[in-house]
Amino acid sequence: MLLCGVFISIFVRYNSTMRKEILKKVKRIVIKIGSRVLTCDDNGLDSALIGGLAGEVSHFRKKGYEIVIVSSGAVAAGRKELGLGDRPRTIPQKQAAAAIGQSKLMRAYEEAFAGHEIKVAQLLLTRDDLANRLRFLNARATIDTLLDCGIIPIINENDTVVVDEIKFGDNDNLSALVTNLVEAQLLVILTDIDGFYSADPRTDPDARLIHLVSAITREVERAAGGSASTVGTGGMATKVAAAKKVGKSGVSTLMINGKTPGNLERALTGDEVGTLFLPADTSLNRRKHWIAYTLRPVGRIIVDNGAREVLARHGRSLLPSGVVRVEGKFDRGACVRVCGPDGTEFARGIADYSSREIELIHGRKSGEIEQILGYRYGDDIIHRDNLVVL
Ligand SMILES: Nc1ncnc2c1ncn2[C@@H]1O[C@H](COP(=O)(O)OP(=O)(O)O)[C@@H](O)[C@H]1O
Ligand SMILES: N[C@@H](CCC(=O)OP(=O)(O)O)C(=O)O
Repeated sequence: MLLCGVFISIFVRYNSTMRKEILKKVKRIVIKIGSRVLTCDDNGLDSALIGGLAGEVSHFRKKGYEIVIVSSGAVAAGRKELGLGDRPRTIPQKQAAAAIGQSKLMRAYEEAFAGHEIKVAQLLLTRDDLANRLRFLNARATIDTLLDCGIIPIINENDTVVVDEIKFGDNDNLSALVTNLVEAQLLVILTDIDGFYSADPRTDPDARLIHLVSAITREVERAAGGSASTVGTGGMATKVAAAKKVGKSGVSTLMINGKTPGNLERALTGDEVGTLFLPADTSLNRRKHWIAYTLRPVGRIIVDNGAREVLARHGRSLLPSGVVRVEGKFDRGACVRVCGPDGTEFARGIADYSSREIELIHGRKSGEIEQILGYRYGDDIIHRDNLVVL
């Protein structure tokens, strides 16, 4: 028992030292705030809580940190106004609620930050905006300019126009993609629970709070369940997925309870609150991260075992000779899934040839491409610079 206590206290100290080391290298932070954090029991926005958070964010902003907020809460803030009872059910109802709630949400932030003489700006994004490289770079330039002017960008999904195909899905995912977009060094996820538990504490009384997740393994993913909330969409599973995505570009994630006053400030000074997810050992550059997680794959290329081996283990380009077949219709430049002979996706990349062209050249030598097509773009179906092993 005593030994266990000693071990815990050494671990807490180690964890806290590590947090401080990570925080030392942080200048730009993305803070994601969930719907359940921002709303009170009667489901309106909790302006006292937003006021408190604005105070904590302003404190760090004035210390020189650059802060980007990804905020949920539009649907929750607007649904009462629609008079539809506890929850908008159809997609148009949700979109109508978001249209009402988004302006309420921004007004609440504007008022809260005005008290600290800080201005805010609204950005509403769809997945298509970030999947298009030019719009991605434009969004980044806008955010950089706002940050240079000391303004806090507040980002949400453009709920009123999105349909499933162009949806980020949830704001946990959006916050991970924004972290990559703005090249932040830390993602902080504020939710309504103290961090990541060994199981959902709402259903499992034995669930333990885990302060440090050094690798996002299958067990970690299995422990993360969905949301019980009527206003949120993600649950813990999407938060863990977000931590995994940013971890692939070397960024840590802190998940803390956003309902507890002062928690954000404590977490950003290195106290052991919530859960710290460490990044993966291998880190993708930003462009590869964008290919792997922001682009929407539109087709599949099935490769043989030899090609799978050289792509996955040796980082080579995909040549026509290793391709067994192509599925789906896509143009040159499309993002595609690369799958092994059993159909399991193991990589993603940008194809240098269209599906129609790949149908003609698969299984052949690169030297034969010109003879078969009458032209050639290069030797590879996917060049290694455009290929990411997942
Ligand atoms: N392993 C877990 N640890 C912590 N919370 C979990 C876990 N599995 C599921 N959950 C649930 O996830 C919820 C948080 O997600 P969600 O309701 O989407 O919040 P938010 O609005 O902040 O995005 C928690 O309230 C909890 O019930
Ligand atoms: N864009 C939606 C939020 C969707 C969402 O992911 O919510 P949450 O799980 O609370 O982060 C809104 O503003 O209501």
